[in-house]
Amino acid sequence: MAGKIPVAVVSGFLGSGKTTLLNRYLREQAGDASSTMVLINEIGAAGLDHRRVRRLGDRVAVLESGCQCCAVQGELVDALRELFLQALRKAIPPFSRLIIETTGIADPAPVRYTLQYERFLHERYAYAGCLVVVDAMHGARHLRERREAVQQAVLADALFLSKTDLAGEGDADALKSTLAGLNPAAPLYSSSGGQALAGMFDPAGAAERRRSGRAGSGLRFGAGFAARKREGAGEELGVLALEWRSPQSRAATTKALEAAMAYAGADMLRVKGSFRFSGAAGRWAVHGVHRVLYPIAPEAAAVGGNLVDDGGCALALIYRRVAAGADEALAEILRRHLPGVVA
Ligand SMILES: Nc1nc2c(ncn2[C@@H]2O[C@H](COP(=O)(O)OP(=O)(O)OP(=O)(O)O)[C@@H](O)[C@H]2O)c(=O)[nH]1
Repeated sequence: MAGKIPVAVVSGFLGSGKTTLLNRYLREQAGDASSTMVLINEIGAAGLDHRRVRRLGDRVAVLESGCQCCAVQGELVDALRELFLQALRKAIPPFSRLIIETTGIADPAPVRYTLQYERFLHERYAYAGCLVVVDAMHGARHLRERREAVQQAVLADALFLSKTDLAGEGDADALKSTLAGLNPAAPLYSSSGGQALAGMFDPAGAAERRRSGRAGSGLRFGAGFAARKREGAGEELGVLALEWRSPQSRAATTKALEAAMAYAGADMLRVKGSFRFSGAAGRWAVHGVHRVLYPIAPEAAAVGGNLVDDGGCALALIYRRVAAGADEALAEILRRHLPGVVA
């Protein structure tokens, strides 16, 4: 297995169509799919079976965990280590891509973090992003009623709308615009789900996701920020999105983001950026959730190298607008630390 193995997370509400999408990917990718390993994370079955990783054939394994946080912190580490070693020992065929299918994961950042900072895993795997499946029939209701569905949509790197054949066109369009409002930076696919998933492993696809995210967001800081209200629910989400072309000071960026996250605290749902820094080559991925700013890492590593660099930089903050004036306060924090970016 040459190079790091890219790992994509497929998440989405119960019954949203994750397994169907995976099967489609495995069929469509034919040759390529033969080198994909799928790890299904089942929550709630731990304790019944001490063998945590159960194999369902050469290409699919099931990890049974007590809960998602345990899975991320310990059991997932063990499972990924075990799969790698099994392939090395030729107990299973070698694999060059890994997909983790999981129900109910609201925040993929700990998976990214685990792959970056657990030494064994870091040397062997690289996080490639999270694709969230949204059910075109029931997705609108999930978004209205279930906070974790909103969080999934907000934190996705890409979104796939399933069951469009079952939903009315008007309903699907309304859901698409709700999703675009919640996560302007994530491309939304409603057909060719297999390709959407394959794109998670494609470095050019990552650049395209960044580009389409910026183009699709319609948000420019110069023109003011956009704060969006989620339809049909009491909770308001703010989205602050910026793009620029000049490299930034890494120290100033870190200070700006730490200050913004300290201000919003648990209401900061996501900080996500793609930066170039003065005096440093390459592009840098910036990720944070709530008060935690994850260590800034080269972006190429996240997609296994050969990143297509279009030269632009982008930053998005997604937060709950709990306090009046939160939008202005965050804008002011960024303006103070990053005067070159924020007018
Ligand atoms: N008509 C139609 N049915 C679909 C589509 N996608 C999924 N389904 C059906 O929806 C049901 C649930 O799909 P799954 O793929 O099992 O959903 P899942 O997200 O893996 O489910 P859990 O793992 O239980 O969370 C199945 O009966 C699928 O056949 C679609 O695009 N069109």
